[in-house]
Amino acid sequence: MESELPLTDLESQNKSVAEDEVQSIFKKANRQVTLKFEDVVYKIKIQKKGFFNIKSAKSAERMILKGVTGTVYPGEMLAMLGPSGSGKTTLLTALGGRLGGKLSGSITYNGKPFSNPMKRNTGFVTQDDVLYPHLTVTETLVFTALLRLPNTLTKEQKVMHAEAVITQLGLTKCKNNIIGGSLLRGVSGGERKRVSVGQEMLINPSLLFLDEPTSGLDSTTAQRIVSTLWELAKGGRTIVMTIHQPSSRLFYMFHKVLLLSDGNPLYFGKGSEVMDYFSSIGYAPMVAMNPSDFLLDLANGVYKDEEGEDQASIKENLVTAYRTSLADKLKGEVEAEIQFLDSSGDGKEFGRWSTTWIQQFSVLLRRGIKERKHEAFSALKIGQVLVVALLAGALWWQSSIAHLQDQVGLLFFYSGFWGFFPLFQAIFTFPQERMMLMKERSSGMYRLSSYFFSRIVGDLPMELVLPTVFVTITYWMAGLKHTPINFFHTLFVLLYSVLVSQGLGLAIGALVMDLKSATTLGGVLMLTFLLAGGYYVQHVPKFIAWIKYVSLSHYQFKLLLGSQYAENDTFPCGPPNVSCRVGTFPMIQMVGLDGQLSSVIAMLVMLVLYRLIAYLALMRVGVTK
Ligand SMILES: Nc1ncnc2c1ncn2[C@@H]1O[C@H](COP(=O)(O)OP(=O)(O)OP(=O)(O)O)[C@@H](O)[C@H]1O
Repeated sequence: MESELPLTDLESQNKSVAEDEVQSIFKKANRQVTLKFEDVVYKIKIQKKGFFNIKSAKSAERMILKGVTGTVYPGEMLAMLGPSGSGKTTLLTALGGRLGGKLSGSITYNGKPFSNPMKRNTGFVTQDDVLYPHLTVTETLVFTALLRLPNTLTKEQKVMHAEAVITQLGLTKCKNNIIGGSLLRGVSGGERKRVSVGQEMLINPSLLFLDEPTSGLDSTTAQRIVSTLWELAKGGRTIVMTIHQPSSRLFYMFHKVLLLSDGNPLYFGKGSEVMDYFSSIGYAPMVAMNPSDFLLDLANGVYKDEEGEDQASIKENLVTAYRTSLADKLKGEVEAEIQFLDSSGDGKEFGRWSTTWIQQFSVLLRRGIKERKHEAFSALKIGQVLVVALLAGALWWQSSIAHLQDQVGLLFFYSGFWGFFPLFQAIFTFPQERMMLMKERSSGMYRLSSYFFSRIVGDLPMELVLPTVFVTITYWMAGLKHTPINFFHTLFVLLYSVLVSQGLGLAIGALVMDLKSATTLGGVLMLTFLLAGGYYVQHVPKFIAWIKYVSLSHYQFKLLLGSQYAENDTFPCGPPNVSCRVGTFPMIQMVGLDGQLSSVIAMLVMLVLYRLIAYLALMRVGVTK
């Protein structure tokens, strides 16, 4: 599918400049980083579940990594091999500075612990490609460039970098195609993977981590990706990746190999020497075979020659051999001083962020609007509101104050519909973006606050346009007070309450982060608020009467009544020519027309509080695994 480029002047950029950019980005790393790790141990607590799936206080510990040691120098590419569940991703995440929890041992980058400047100099490509499906390849990379590249570059230069990455990764053919997703046809799996790699290459990282960059790809595409990575390593970068059964062609491209089995290292060293090592400890391959197949067999405890030897004892032998023949040598290497320390980039030149708050906000806002325009202007959503508006307008057609109960019912319907609708729209916001937020926040791409405000502002137009259309239709059809003042009063009350309800949805979504649970919780809460709103039950027992004070619907309903009626308005009641004061009508009396200002204040508190809760809940996302 074709789509427009985000910046129309892209095409007009000078080609020779683009070629220069390719040179400058890929030939040399900004600075070189030696990665050392020693005795890395990672444990997790497994909580046992009791009745009804409730976590019990008892917990057991499981060791995922059992003392892994190694050194990777600039210019080297390390491949981590091992059976599924052997701890490769966990180690990669730990080395990439993204693993929280019980991690012991030491991991250093040029002799120093992981730091924010190092984070910004590190690329991390996760196994699953986390990309926006409706953006094109170019849009994806340009927005990433605008967010991640420092302000020492102009906007045009940032765009040039994105273009250069597209050329280098061979994505030119599909640069205007959308990424696509599970239900949306877009670029191919290999192209998608290259876009993910490209996002990390944009920052010209000194360290690049990749989790199974070739999984699910044909061998030619896999070869192309690894060759590109090899080129990057040649430019002085340190590259670490996990990989499942590489072909022998790929295997010999890796400078170093780490073999893991149940969290134990079985080999760390040059790829070219691995077969000699295992032969030297009595495990030579019987027939000529792909080295990675042989290594995976060993890591699974499978070695055909040793009849009678069970898998557990083969693994044990290999672990013991590693400890006696390799461990000390590797530790010696880790502990040796780094001869050449490129200290030019110790981070002083890097601020905490590469771009200003306002830049982040504006790029995120533009990106969000592009990604979600199909959703915001979905015909279904607009159709839904229009149908309900016309139906309500017809049902309450030209109702008069003589039928006060009907009019009050319409106002309560306003508060119900516009309590639920924005809440359920907003609930989806953060759970849907969770993976993206984790990925981008982990690489220090932007502040949480700039993201948060861009999301809130980006959703506003549609949030406000729909209720405005709704009120405009129903208000005049239903014959509510025919004065512009009353109309605008009703409209503003409704828009105000939409913002509060949206905030509640955002808070629930961010707190629960699971769509099913969040929608259930949202439904229960809103229903409680509606029941306590003062329309359905008038004689509420004292012990539960307090509930209306936390109910959005209660304040919403009170303000809507206030937008239509004053205490001394009258309506025909009982025999002809007898009028009663509106304030004495039971439903209005119950809620009361007084306390309009305090309702506005109560809703203001909710407006701020719900968003604050959402923000605080989001702070948990995206720092560790
Ligand atoms: N947070 C966690 N909670 C529970 N188990 C975990 C956690 N993290 C890792 N594990 C377990 O640790 C083991 C190693 O996981 P890891 O993802 O590192 O393996 P892997 O070698 O990358 O596997 P694969 O090749 O299948 O991706 C697995 O058994 C996994 O279930």
